Amino acid sequence: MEGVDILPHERSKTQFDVDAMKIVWAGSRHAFEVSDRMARLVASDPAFQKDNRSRLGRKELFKNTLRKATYAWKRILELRLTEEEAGRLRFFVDEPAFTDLHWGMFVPAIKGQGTEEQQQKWLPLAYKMQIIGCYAQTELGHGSNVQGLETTATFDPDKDEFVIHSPTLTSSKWWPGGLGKVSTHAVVYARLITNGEEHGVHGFIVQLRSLDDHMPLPGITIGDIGMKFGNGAYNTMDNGVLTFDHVRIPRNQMLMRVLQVTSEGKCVQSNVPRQLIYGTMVFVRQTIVADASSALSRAVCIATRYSAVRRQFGSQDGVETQVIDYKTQQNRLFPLLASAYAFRFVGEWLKWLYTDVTQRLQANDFSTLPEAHACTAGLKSLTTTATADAIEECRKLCGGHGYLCASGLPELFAVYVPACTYEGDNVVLLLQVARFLMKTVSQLGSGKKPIGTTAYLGRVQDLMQCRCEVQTVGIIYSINAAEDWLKPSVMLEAFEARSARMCVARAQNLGKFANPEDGFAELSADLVEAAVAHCQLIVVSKFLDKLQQDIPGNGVKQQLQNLCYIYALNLLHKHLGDFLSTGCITPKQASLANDQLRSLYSQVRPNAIALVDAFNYTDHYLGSVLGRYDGNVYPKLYEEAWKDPLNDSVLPDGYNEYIRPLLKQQLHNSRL
Ligand SMILES: CCCCCCCC/C=C\CCCCCCC/C=C/C(=O)SCCNC(=O)CCNC(=O)[C@H](O)C(C)(C)COP(=O)(O)OP(=O)(O)OC[C@H]1O[C@@H](n2cnc3c(N)ncnc32)[C@H](O)[C@@H]1OP(=O)(O)O
Ligand SMILES: Cc1cc2nc3c(=O)[nH]c(=O)nc-3n(C[C@H](O)[C@H](O)[C@H](O)COP(=O)(O)OP(=O)(O)OC[C@H]3O[C@@H](n4cnc5c(N)ncnc54)[C@H](O)[C@@H]3O)c2cc1C
Repeated sequence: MEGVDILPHERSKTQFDVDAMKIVWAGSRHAFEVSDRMARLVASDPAFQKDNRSRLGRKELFKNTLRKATYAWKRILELRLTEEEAGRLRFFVDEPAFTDLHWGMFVPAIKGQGTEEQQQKWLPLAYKMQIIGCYAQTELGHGSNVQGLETTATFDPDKDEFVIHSPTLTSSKWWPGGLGKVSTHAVVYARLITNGEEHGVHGFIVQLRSLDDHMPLPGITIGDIGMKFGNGAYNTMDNGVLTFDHVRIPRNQMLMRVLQVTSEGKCVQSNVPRQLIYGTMVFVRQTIVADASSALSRAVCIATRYSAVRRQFGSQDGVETQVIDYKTQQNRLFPLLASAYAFRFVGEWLKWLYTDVTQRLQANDFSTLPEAHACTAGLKSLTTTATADAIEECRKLCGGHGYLCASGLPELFAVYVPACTYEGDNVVLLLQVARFLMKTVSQLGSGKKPIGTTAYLGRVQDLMQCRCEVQTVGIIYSINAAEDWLKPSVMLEAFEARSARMCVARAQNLGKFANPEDGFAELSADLVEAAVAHCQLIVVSKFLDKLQQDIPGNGVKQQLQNLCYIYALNLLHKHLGDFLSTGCITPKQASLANDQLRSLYSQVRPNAIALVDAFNYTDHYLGSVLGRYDGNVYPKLYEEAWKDPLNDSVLPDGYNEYIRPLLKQQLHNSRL
């Protein structure tokens, strides 16, 4: 069968309604229609062409991004796109740009931390892009430790101004995207000092460049921090360095929703918790979780289509085997496909949680903020780590051709992998989750009932009293055959018991230390494992919740069920040590789980291509010869190779200089 015939043949085997699945994936019919329209708009406009990025030098690459970002803005205005449409357009343009930080961090920082008056002044300018902003928090010396930032904002009551200053080299702002060459303004995070007293880190709106000629204002030094990992990739972004030499700004440019500074330099705390200063990060972490499913599904789409097209080794009748039919390939690929769906649904739920906490904050209800922080931090960490690893696994699943830029995977990996670091290093974020869990466990004895995602810890109090004895758990009696693993309550109980027991065991170990902080530091590696277990439980439980909803479309729910159990059973297999050592399941039950997993792979196999088609990605967005919708891989790969600049001439530059003399010399030597 020719390459172009394989995928249509695969599609003919589909056992569910792909169009209905597209709507489930998008979130709603409306979201699907918006997304589909924007994807086509971008794909059909030559201005958004992106297939030459890996061949461009830094300056060309950056200028190209400026052109695309400003053109996208022009189209947004011309077509009067809604915020939702504009967001999707930016998504399909698929090129990191200063606009991400302007809309994704600068605007949200002002909205979340500015007073009404400040919002009225700055937001209209930002919305029209009459000013362009970035988020300048991280410094050369400190990123994770926000309280350790060194930039100072000292109040001068005589002039009613703050003096922003970089006292050391390590206080230079370092990393902010959009800062290096574009931003006119920044929300700068600095230590507030009034009347000689320190009041912690706060955000300040600082103008950096002239609105007339774009030159840095007096006292300000700015530049780009240099090339980053991967050729095209994140090098479209001008991550920058910034120092201040006693730069003065008016008092009303400190973002004062959390704390007000009066003209006398007195600090007045509002009723809003201090942690709201970190609110922009919570917002962005939530968007990063939703984005993880996009990056992961893109890599999985490429690897799945290519695995169906690619044949390796013969069978008896002479037709070689499609590599997707190898159980080892399925065991590596299908859990990633399942993760893409799992992250989609947990991303939807997190968006709901974020909206809920935002509404509560507006009504002065701060009770769910710690949980929102723990969920956004933990899920950001879990999903980005898994996605970065998965993109690399997809490259390997595509064999040698996966290493070619034409596969789209090297660039995707290079653009994606910093997500494990920005918006909080993934380990640092898991430690935040661990703190939250340990606090929750320590309060169990006082009768405080945990709620939301930690409610299960309340249900295991008995378990703690019984020292986690295996007999107390229902699953031990419920799983006697492989199919028993397909009961939602059983699966949930297994993940809850594993996480609860890990948390309780860590809490008990912490209790052995005289100083809890010493204990936390000593046991931090174990604590991170408990945090991972808790976050995996959230993902599994939100996927199971999704299955409880009314899901229209022939066979759609069945496919989602298969994927949900693949996601959960694969985790169970990978973390078997946790499940066995906490006594949640027996070795026999673990073996039954594996049998069930293999059976699910067989059920997914005929639907695999349709399950990735349901992502509805255009070839433009995928940017991969291996992942083409039509499966016409080999002719196009061959064609693509000839586009390389090295093939512009038959003889390479340098032939006369290096190759010819070398060959002549060998000829001369052999004659000797
Ligand atoms: C029209 C066109 C449309 C286009 C649309 C475009 C839209 C684009 C959308 C999005 C694109 C976004 C693109 C993103 C690109 C990435 C850019 C990257 C940016 C960055 O990286 S910004 C810098 C991020 N930095 C960090 O994340 C630093 C990590 N460190 C921290 O967060 C913290 O310091 C900490 C969590 C490690 C805490 O450290 P510490 O222990 O010192 O904590 P304290 O400050 O003492 O506080 C302790 C106390 O507070 C609680 N806490 C901590 N953080 C939070 C929080 N965020 N929220 C609520 N509560 C928090 C913590 O749990 C403690 O509580 P308890 O005292 O224990 O109760
Ligand atoms: C592409 C990119 C874009 C960025 N954009 C922005 C931006 O727009 N604005 C902005 O302000 N910042 C930005 N950043 C900075 C980013 O937020 C920080 O790099 C990030 O928060 C990590 O901090 P760090 O670099 O200080 O890492 P470090 O904290 O120095 O981490 C180094 C290592 O130490 C470990 N570690 C640190 N603390 C602990 C601890 N307490 N316990 C155990 N291990 C620990 C970490 O796990 C890591 O392995 C960006 C970064 C990147 C890569």
